Amino acid sequence: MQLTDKVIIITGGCQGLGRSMAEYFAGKGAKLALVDLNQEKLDAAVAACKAKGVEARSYLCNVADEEQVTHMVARVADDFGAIHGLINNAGILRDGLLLKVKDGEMTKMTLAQWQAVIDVNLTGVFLCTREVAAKMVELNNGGAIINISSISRAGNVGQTNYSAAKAGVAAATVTWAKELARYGIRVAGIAPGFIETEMTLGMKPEALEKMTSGIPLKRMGKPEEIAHSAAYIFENDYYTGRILEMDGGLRI
Ligand SMILES: NC(=O)C1=CN([C@@H]2O[C@H](COP(=O)(O)OP(=O)(O)OC[C@H]3O[C@@H](n4cnc5c(N)ncnc54)[C@H](O)[C@@H]3O)[C@@H](O)[C@H]2O)C=CC1
Ligand SMILES: CC(C)c1ccc(C(=O)O)c(O)c1O
Repeated sequence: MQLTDKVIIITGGCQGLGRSMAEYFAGKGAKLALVDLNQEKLDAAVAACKAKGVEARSYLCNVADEEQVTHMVARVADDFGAIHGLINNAGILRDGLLLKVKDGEMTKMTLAQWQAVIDVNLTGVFLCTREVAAKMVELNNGGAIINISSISRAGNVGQTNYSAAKAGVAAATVTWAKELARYGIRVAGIAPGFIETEMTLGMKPEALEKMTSGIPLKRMGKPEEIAHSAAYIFENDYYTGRILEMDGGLRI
């Protein structure tokens, strides 16, 4: 699938990896539907895409809310007349140990901490994929869906909730690739390692050094390298049902 003139929805598209992918795809001539929670940041991301000469629109939508997702997908289809691609990128972190004992006091990961991450990072991916795939079938134009997982899906200390959600996303990716192939829809994933974002760049130099020293390539990934992988998946019509590892060789 060539990206020129294709309509791509990116959730969490107003900052970080989502915005980087939006600008990268705009550079390839794609039309962007950016989904997020902050109108001001969405406006800035849409403007950056338009500056590259493509059509771009913003959609305020909580991906964990079924009604909002259904409404958003219908609006994108009405506004653009087609949907060819979706990147399920929106995600949150609520890290913490399952149990922690300090000075004789025990604290636990709360149910709210668990549920918030499952709602956005797993249920949100389910809802967006279901609605977009249904619309692709209805419009009979096929397409491709990319789910952003994480190397944490293998299990990572302090990330019970996040690891479970990202493992769920990886398993669902394989399931949907098998189920949706008959409709001309490919589904694949990307599992990034540590990527340079505002948050990671804001870390103390010692902590950054400690983190990157364990990565064989001795550096974090760049957002454009994730965008490049997403473009590869869209453009390669034989890629489906697999998770592309983008971690510089790091294994958690
Ligand atoms: N940055 C990294 O090193 C890594 C990131 N990832 C994954 O990549 C994706 C993007 O991460 P970053 O760009 O670093 O994060 P970020 O926090 O910069 O961006 C995430 C975006 O998702 C949006 N969002 C959160 N909840 C939402 C909801 N309920 N509905 C709609 N939008 C929502 C946020 O407003 C934000 O704009 C996430 O899924 C994350 O888990 C995976 C591995 C490594
Ligand atoms: C632990 C993994 C590599 C990780 C690190 C940082 C973020 C982030 O800043 O959003 C992640 O989402 C991760 O999966």
